[in-house]
Amino acid sequence: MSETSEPVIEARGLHFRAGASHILRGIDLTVEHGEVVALLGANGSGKSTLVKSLVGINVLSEGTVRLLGRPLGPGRRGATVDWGRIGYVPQRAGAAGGIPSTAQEVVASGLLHGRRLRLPRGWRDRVGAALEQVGLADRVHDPVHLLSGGQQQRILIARALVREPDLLVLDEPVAGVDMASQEAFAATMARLVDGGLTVLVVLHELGELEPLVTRAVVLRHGKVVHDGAPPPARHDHDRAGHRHQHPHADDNALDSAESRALDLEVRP
Ligand SMILES: Nc1ncnc2c1ncn2[C@@H]1O[C@H](COP(=O)(O)OP(=O)(O)OP(=O)(O)O)[C@@H](O)[C@H]1O
Repeated sequence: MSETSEPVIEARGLHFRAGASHILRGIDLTVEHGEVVALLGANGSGKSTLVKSLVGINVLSEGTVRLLGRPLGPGRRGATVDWGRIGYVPQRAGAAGGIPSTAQEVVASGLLHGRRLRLPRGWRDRVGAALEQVGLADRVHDPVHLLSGGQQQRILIARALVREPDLLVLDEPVAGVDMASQEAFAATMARLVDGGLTVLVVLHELGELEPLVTRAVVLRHGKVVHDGAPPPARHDHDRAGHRHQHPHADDNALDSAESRALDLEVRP
């Protein structure tokens, strides 16, 4: 848990341009300690671009980001983000990357960051514990490229968890992961959130994480169009008594998550 009372994420006026495309168009986002914020929106709305910008993979065209009270990029006195306290799970990249590393090696790489180029004492136990959390403790010495896509995704989650982070940023962490593993992942998240973890997670459906999500931020064409209560679960939306009132004029442009989030705004 962080000692600072500053927000865990404080992003102001973010713009990201790539060539002629203006992808993030003025995003403000604040995430406080202990929040679990779901980032929702249609395909191409800018969710991955936003999280990559927040963790420093994309270089912003404009705007400022502070993570755990430190500025992204060199601060005035050289203070920069403490990456050892932040875990990031990229969108379905596969964990193998063509290199025949073992599960243990890939997860251990999560303990290296910034200037830390040596594994800390007790790293094997920490890696074992992280693999246990994603249900892959028995695959510790297996080459990652021989694991299934869903198992590789769980390896990436373990690589983020092994840092015992204060902030976890996840980009569709359970896409392609079977239901039993999604439930196990949600249970692990619930335990960590109880312990004070803050989470920003890109999702298409709240799914098993729904009970944990405290707030939803919906993007559309690179702007925030909703920041507040999470959308109701699908079973609620589909209930016979539910009045389905949101405008349908351009429904084709909305995915189900965005549509349900917007539904909140017209609910009495
Ligand atoms: N570096 C880049 N160069 C050019 N275009 C980019 C770049 N990064 C992202 N884009 C474009 O920006 C738009 C937003 O992409 P992004 O991956 O952020 O969407 P998303 O909301 O995460 O979508 P999905 O739900 O499909 O994962 C897309 O049209 C994408 O092609």
